[in-house]
Amino acid sequence: MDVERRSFADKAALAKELAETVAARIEAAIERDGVAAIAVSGGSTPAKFFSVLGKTKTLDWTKVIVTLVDERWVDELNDRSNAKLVNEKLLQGPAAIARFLPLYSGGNEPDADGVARTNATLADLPERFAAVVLGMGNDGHTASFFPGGDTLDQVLSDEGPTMALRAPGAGEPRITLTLPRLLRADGIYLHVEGEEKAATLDQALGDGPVEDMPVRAVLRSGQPVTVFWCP
Ligand SMILES: O=C(O)[C@H](O)[C@@H](O)[C@H](O)[C@H](O)COP(=O)(O)O
Repeated sequence: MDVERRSFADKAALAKELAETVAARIEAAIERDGVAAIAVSGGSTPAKFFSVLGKTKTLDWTKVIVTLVDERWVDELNDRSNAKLVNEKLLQGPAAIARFLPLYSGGNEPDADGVARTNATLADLPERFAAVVLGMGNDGHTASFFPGGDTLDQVLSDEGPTMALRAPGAGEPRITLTLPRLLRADGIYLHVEGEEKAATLDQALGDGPVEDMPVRAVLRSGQPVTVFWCP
């Protein structure tokens, strides 16, 4: 395992440092490739980080592509939509001109056609992400790699770039970048806040099957992962 844990005094300090770290990755990728793509998580944790990153004036946002690591299969007006969160918090101010590639591609279910449509949208992504920012649930899921997910084995091994997954703990059906696609990244960051998640992370870093805590698939990938944590 190649996991570095960084702790911050509070959410503001964490958001600032994570935004600076991701911005540096974006800048380096633009310099190397002329374009930079990032994949970010939804949920409740990243709002502050999004606001800080989106205000970064020094980046050429016209060369930045933003997508999600996973999405609930709902349209972007729905309060559960991760695209809605990204639109409202990240793609504002300087970052408003970045290109956003959504994972939800219409309809009620992420059926084969829906996933094919999403995969076609993502064909514009560069080969590597400049940065992938993951979250983690207290059940040990990350992205939409949920314990008990009906396609868990495939999402952890398939090239994707996306696959649908349904799981008891997931609420609505999900679409997620697959693990192989997520791991093609210059920087992989796991953003977790609070004591409960610190304890979940301790457990995930210990022994036990990946299926019980699928975040282990990322932690054990051999790729460097940096954890950003605050109380
Ligand atoms: O769509 C989502 O729910 C996610 O992308 C998911 O993987 C999230 O990162 C974790 O569930 C943590 O969520 P919280 O930040 O809400 O605790």
